[in-house]
Amino acid sequence: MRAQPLNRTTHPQAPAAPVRIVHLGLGAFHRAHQLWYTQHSEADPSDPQWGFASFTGRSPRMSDLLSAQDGLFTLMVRGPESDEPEIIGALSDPRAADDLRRLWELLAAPSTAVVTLTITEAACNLGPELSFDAAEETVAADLETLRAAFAAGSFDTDAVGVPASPAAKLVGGLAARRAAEAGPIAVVSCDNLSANDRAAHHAIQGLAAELDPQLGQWIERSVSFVGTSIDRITPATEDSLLDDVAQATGFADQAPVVTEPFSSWVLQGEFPAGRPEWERAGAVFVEDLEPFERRKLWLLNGAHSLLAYAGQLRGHETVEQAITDEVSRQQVLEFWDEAAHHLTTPGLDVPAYREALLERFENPRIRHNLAQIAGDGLTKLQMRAVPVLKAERSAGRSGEAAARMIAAWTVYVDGRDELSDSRAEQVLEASRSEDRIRARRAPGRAAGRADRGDRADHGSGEGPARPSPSRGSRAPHGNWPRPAQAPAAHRLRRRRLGRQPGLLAVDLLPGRVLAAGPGHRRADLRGHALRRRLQGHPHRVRHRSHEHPHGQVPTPHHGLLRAAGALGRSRVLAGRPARYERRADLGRRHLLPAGVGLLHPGQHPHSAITSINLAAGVAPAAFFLLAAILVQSYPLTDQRPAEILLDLRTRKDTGILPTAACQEMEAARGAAGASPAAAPSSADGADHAEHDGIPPSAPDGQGSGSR
Ligand SMILES: NC(=O)c1ccc[n+]([C@@H]2O[C@H](COP(=O)([O-])OP(=O)(O)OC[C@H]3O[C@@H](n4cnc5c(N)ncnc54)[C@H](O)[C@@H]3O)[C@@H](O)[C@H]2O)c1
Ligand SMILES: O=P(O)(O)OC[C@@H](O)[C@@H](O)[C@H](O)[C@H](O)CO
Repeated sequence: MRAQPLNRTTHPQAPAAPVRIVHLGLGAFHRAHQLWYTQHSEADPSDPQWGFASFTGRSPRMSDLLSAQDGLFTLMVRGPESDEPEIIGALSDPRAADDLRRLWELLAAPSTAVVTLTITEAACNLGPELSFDAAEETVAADLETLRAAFAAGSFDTDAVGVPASPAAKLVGGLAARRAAEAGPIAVVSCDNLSANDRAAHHAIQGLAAELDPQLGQWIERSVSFVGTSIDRITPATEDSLLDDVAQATGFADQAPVVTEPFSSWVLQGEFPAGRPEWERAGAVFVEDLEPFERRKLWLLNGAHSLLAYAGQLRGHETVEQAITDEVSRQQVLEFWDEAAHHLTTPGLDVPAYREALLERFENPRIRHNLAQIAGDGLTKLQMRAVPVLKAERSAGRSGEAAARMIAAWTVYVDGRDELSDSRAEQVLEASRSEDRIRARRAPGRAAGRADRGDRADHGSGEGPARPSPSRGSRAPHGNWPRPAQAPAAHRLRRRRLGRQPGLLAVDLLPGRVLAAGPGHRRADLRGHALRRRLQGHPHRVRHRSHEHPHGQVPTPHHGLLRAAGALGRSRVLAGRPARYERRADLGRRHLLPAGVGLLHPGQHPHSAITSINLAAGVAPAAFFLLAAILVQSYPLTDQRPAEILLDLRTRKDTGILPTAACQEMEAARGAAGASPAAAPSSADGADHAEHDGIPPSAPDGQGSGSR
């Protein structure tokens, strides 16, 4: 039987509800989640009250497809054994991303009560700590566009263009709402971000205040930013789904979505202009979202990212394949154990949540590609791995399983020509500059350096016995030379890196990452004293003040010393709390935020050394990348990423500071026989986003491939 077109004439769906919600990001998840919840929240399904006008993020493909279907589409709810297709009708008005006129008109209407967002993590264009940065490229361009639009008094996109970022589009619409005195409104971010309400707030408020302080103040008073934890595994649509849907429903739906039976929506915040009764569909409103958000981002998304990198390195393509591999599964369980230490809020029921997650991941009928999940690692790891690693470090444990996730990412991105990451160019450029340095390598000198490195490792005779995984594990391509034109600070850092693991310090203020080992021969007096101190001679490091008077660190060397000094002092706190408390706090403040708070007040030096070595032995490479990800003043710009990745690769390749985690991942890649399936390139990634969840090979000439 020939499938018939899907629309409100061919399907006995209720009429389209009046638009009261505006959505940005008409992708797969929006259709599987917010539209489903809204449809199921109607008291009388035959007379729906809450309709969406949903705008695509960039390309008009999805709005074109859905407009042709009067907004209807099939949600294929795919359980482990069977499918439950459902036609969703809550989308009243599908719109293209550049239809600013309609967007602003809707935002200026008092009947519009809510804005929802699924625009991906990276689309907020925010800096570290969700800070607003007016100089950021997209933000700066959008500011210019909005200024021109405001100056013109009306928005003629032909004349001034369309701002690129969702935040800028909303700011324009909110200005129109203010002018129309249409009243307050709620903005609900449904992206996998920690503190997604704050992210939306900062992105929108930052732009508005920059444009017009009064608009900024109005937004402060009139826009409620609602935080959410959202959950429903919704892979990108594959071609085969169109056939499955046609068979199951008899409709030739061009825009179906597949999702799992499970769904969850936890919200925190006010809806000053009203909202659908989402509770009817199972949504939960809470006073404190954070524990739920952490549980979901760490356990579900963290496991996803771990599987995406480590699992692909082991040759897997989907979540289900990876989670049924004993090794990958064990890595997930270990990560969950670490995360669970910090998910102690009553009511979270972590064991049951973990159990349910395993079942969800094992659903053999949901094909969730790891390559899709792997995109935007730099942003995602900040929320999925780093907080667990930091919390574990703060608790005096290694955080090995969380570090493994980062280490897996470092191996995964290494050597790629393309990367699906909003900061792909910066990471790739770093990789390339590393290659250039590699090409300049002088083998003789490199060999000599290797020898020196060995002597240094063996020769110090200092420090407690510790495993030296570097020995016998030199990479076949030997050591790397010092880059010919490296700046002094860089040379210093590289010299330090050629030592045994011992002390690792991440200095937050200038964003410098520094390391030194107990085998460091050229340590100056203070460094030497520090070494002795860490080895059990506390009296030898007498609380020298290495701090700069203003708390700024002028050079990396000083940075290291200060960081090290702070470590030393913080231990002294045990004996002389009153005297050293302030400095200990200084040390904690500087070191803990980077996850390197290995030394705690009252901790015995030996256990400190053990934990430092453990940290260095677990994944020193990860630390450096971690610092790149984490450290506020370490934006991935200029030469810095090159330096970071160079450091990273130097240690990994020479084996001078080999890392268990990186080696494990390298071995996994070796065992898989080849690089994992290429993740979507940045261009592909953009395409994927632009396709709003429809495969590039969708029919009717919508895609680039063939079915
Ligand atoms: N898919 C899931 O399982 C799932 C579950 C929970 C939360 N989420 C959240 O929803 C978001 C969207 O996921 P999806 O599966 O719908 O992806 P998708 O690729 O199907 O849709 C992404 C949407 O975001 C838009 N977009 C992407 N980058 C943008 C940019 N830079 N500026 C403006 N718009 C942009 C795209 O145009 C598209 O409309 C995710 O990033 C995630 O944060 C997804
Ligand atoms: O959508 P992303 O890219 O943020 O993350 C990929 C997956 O981890 C994610 O989509 C999950 O499937 C989802 O968060 C489940 O609710």
